[in-house]
Amino acid sequence: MAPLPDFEALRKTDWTPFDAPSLVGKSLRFVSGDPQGKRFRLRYFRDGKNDLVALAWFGEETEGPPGHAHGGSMAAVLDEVLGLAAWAAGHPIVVGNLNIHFRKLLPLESVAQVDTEVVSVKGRKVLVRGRLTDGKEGLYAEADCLCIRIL
Ligand SMILES: CCCCCCCCCC(=O)SCCNC(=O)CCNC(=O)[C@H](O)C(C)(C)COP(=O)(O)OP(=O)(O)OC[C@H]1O[C@@H](n2cnc3c(N)ncnc32)[C@H](O)[C@@H]1OP(=O)(O)O
Repeated sequence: MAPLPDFEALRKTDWTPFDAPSLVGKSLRFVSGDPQGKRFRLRYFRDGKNDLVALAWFGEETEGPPGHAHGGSMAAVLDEVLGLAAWAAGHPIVVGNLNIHFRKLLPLESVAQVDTEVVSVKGRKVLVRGRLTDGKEGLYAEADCLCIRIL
């Protein structure tokens, strides 16, 4: 059994916890709904710029390439986090298009960081950009997420 991820040690001092269920209810069960689960464990925050940021632990059940996360598991995390970033910025949306570049293998049993930024809002289209990193220089994936307002 791998040691539990120490999210608090990774949390930056200017981040404040973000209560996703209070915003979108149970819509996030697929990825972040089991904070003690064997697959994903996520914690949400707002960073010093008020952008949504997530710490995401990838458990051994997310395996794709040996010892590393499946691309679909990274896509699932990016889908949820970037879609939620639009909601957190006041845009009720679903994801219409998610374009991901996988840059580096993500080791299992590690905590990655997802930084988000709402880069444009044009009519019903909200473009959110995200980076999945090791919290330092290591870039695992980057994504553009086109969200479409539904309300
Ligand atoms: C509810 C809680 C959410 C919690 C946080 C989110 C995390 C989860 C994120 C997800 O996983 S959401 C689930 C995955 N997404 C879907 O299943 C979406 C399925 N697709 C749809 O429901 C509809 O296709 C959609 C609402 C996205 C668009 O249909 P509409 O009929 O409302 O839009 P329309 O076709 O009129 O297009 C409106 C504009 O968006 C553009 N557009 C729509 N879909 C697009 C697309 N897929 N790609 C690119 N552009 C798209 C379209 O070109 C157009 O641009 P213009 O205004 O400039 O003409």
